[in-house]
Amino acid sequence: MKTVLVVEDDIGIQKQLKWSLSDYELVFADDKASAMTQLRRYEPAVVTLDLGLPPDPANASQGLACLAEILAVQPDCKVIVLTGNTDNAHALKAVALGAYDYYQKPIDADVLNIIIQRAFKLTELEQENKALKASNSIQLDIIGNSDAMLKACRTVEKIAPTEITTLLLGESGTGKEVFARAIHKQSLRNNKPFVAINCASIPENLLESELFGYEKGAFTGANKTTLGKIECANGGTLLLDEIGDMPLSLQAKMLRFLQERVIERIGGRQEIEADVRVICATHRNLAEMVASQTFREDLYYRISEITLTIPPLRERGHDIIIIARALLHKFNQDYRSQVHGFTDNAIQAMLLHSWPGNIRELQNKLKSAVILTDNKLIDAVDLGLNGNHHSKLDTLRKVREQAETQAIRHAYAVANTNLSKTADLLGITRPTLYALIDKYRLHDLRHTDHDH
Ligand SMILES: Nc1ncnc2c1ncn2[C@@H]1O[C@H](COP(=O)(O)OP(=O)(O)OP(=O)(O)O)[C@@H](O)[C@H]1O
Repeated sequence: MKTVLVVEDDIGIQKQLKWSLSDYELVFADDKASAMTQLRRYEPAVVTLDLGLPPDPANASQGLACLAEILAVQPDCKVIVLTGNTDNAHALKAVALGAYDYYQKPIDADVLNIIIQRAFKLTELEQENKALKASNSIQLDIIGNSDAMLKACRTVEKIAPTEITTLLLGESGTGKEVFARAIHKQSLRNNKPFVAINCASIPENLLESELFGYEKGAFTGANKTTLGKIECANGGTLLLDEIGDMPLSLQAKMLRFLQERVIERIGGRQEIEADVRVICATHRNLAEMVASQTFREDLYYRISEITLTIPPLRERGHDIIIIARALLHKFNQDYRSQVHGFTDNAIQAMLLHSWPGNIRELQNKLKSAVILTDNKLIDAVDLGLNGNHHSKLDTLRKVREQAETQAIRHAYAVANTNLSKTADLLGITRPTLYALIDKYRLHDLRHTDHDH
């Protein structure tokens, strides 16, 4: 059932609304403070607000202040202002401040229901629009259309709207952070913060305070109370990058947070609720770490409600070239260069390279190539790659020549340098063999011909 927050101090009207709006779950507040508490608790898409609230019921000042505060906390909220029938000016002021609509008492259940229905419909459309925008940008952020990547993107679309704790696995530089951001962008939390912390790059003793925050005076140098990343991500998403590098001592504290969704700042005694969606990422093999007892098994199961493995670049086939072209376009803009593209040799070399550093390695190689090259096309050598990959592009004629030469030499050796026997072994006549020897310039074979 959809929830409507009714901000109304008159018990009689509260009852009347309850009766009129029976299709909705109504939650009530009778002044500004309780309205804000209910708003945070229920996050209703639609609010009806009586402008004449205590302590100043005869005037609209409290109501208008309440409206402004509601919209500051929840800008998408549709606030329908209820006014007395002589209160036109205040109603218009409320609409100017951002109220969705206004309605004059006495209450007509049918009319009010239609207004509320329209407000919910608009919210739905806005949310769909947002999701659409998010899905467009995921396509822009995650370049590639190999089967492996399309499958990974489909998984993102499925898990994003849920609250499931996701573990992203993949080699360094495969785009784990890009995927985490895509999940956040496609989720309902997309207008709330996305906060990332790299557990490997922060010294062990600092990681705890970075994550959980600290109270003033908790330790020497703690001059003021500071929020940790978990609190900063409240309402949104937290990416714990390189979770495999989190020290065991901190893993226990992390587990408690994931189970109970409350934290305590260092030096604090108060439990603080944190509504955070957690995504973890690592290039390590956590299952092996669990076996060797360097990663807590209970934490492993808690963070891997769903696991998404991001394929290494070398398994993405032609995506390598699509990403390279997109990056080239970007670097051309960044460095005001005018490199048009890649030589065949470069494309071949990129397809054959194993990319141990994945997309980050591709970025680095391309960046330096764009900056250093004097040519219009980037070659394999500009990328620091071995350009001897012509064999893959050999013509059929060349392949045939190599195969025939090899077969002739092999038969010649087996025939103990006797050319008649060589021809027999190959199933051809002697004149044909001579013709081939001339064609492939195998003159050393003629010189040792013993049957002449
Ligand atoms: N599919 C993609 N298309 C284009 N750029 C990408 C793609 N995936 C990743 N990138 C870019 O590659 C770089 C590395 O990505 P990211 O930092 O997400 O990798 P990671 O797996 O988190 O790496 P690490 O494990 O080292 O932290 C980033 O600059 C990112 O923008």
